[in-house]
Amino acid sequence: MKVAVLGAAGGIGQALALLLKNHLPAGSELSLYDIAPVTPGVAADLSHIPTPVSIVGFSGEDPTPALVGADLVLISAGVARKPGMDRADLFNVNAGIVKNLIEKCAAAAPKACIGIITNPVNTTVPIAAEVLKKAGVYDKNKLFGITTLDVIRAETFVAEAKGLDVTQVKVPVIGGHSGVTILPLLSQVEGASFSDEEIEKLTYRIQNAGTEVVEAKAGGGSATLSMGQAACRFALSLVKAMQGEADVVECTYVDGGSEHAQFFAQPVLLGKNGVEKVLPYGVVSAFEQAAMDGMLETLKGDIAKGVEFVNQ
Ligand SMILES: NC(=O)c1ccc[n+]([C@@H]2O[C@H](COP(=O)([O-])OP(=O)(O)OC[C@H]3O[C@@H](n4cnc5c(N)ncnc54)[C@H](O)[C@@H]3O)[C@@H](O)[C@H]2O)c1
Ligand SMILES: O=C(O)C[C@H](O)C(=O)O
Repeated sequence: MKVAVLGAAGGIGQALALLLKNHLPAGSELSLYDIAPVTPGVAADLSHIPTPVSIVGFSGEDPTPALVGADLVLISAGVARKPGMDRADLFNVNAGIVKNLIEKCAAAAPKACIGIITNPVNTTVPIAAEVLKKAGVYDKNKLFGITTLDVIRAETFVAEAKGLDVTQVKVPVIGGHSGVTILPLLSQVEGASFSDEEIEKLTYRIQNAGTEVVEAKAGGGSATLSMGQAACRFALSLVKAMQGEADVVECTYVDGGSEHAQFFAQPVLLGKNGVEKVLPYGVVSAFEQAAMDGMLETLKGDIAKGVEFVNQ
């Protein structure tokens, strides 16, 4: 299994590369790419860790050498938020970066699964889909927006609030990855019940947790370490499923035939070829239904912006 990380010299990229070097199955190859010239050095540094995962790093304008033969490509290349910005403010820079990188993926690794971290995820994933369609290699089962950070935040905050064992808490998070489009299904948490006030507060905190980190970092970027962990969790789940393990489910933002929007995050059964089956997200509470109804215009607008960007 060859995993390529594009944006590998960044805050997320380095954390993710470290985790993957330590946790990918034996025999995996890790391929790092970033425009930053330090990237071969990041790979050299990680190569001294004694795990059975080989690692190589590339820099420069062309990611192709990193992509050839990749089974899974994870993309965190791009700029991050500063205080006062929304994720949508990153569109002007990151849309072009994702478009260019996906064009290279389409040529060098047309059959790879692709996981997109770069914000605004609600829009960069549709951009990737349109680029892959233009190149004639789009497989909707192989393109994922990585929303796992919302899931791990929800698990952490619920466990804290309810005094639960955080390793046992499961919270599906559906919709998209920004503000009101992030919808944690707290009504489905097993072994916990919440007052209306708790639901409102927890939902708000999960939706705004990215901003919490952006403000705490005070101009030094957004979540990198928790995102590295989240992307590693998602990547390891996908790798396990691609290698034949059954019953691997993660919430992720996919082109999965949702009745709500072309791209929608919900639980997905992963398999050898990416999405095996998009699973129903089950029964939602009245609060969650209202939140869902309230997010759709924003989410659909975010998706349309990405489609338009590629086809303008
Ligand atoms: N999906 C999520 O939940 C989530 C969570 C956190 C951050 N993010 C997003 O991830 C992205 C990266 O965040 P970060 O904190 O790692 O930023 P960072 O600035 O630390 O790293 C970004 C890296 O991308 C590289 N880069 C820029 N243009 C490139 C290109 N054309 N090709 C290759 N590499 C390129 C830079 O050199 C840099 O090393 C941001 O857009 C951020 O908003 C998403
Ligand atoms: O908030 C951000 O800008 C980064 C990321 O999307 C996050 O949720 O932490």
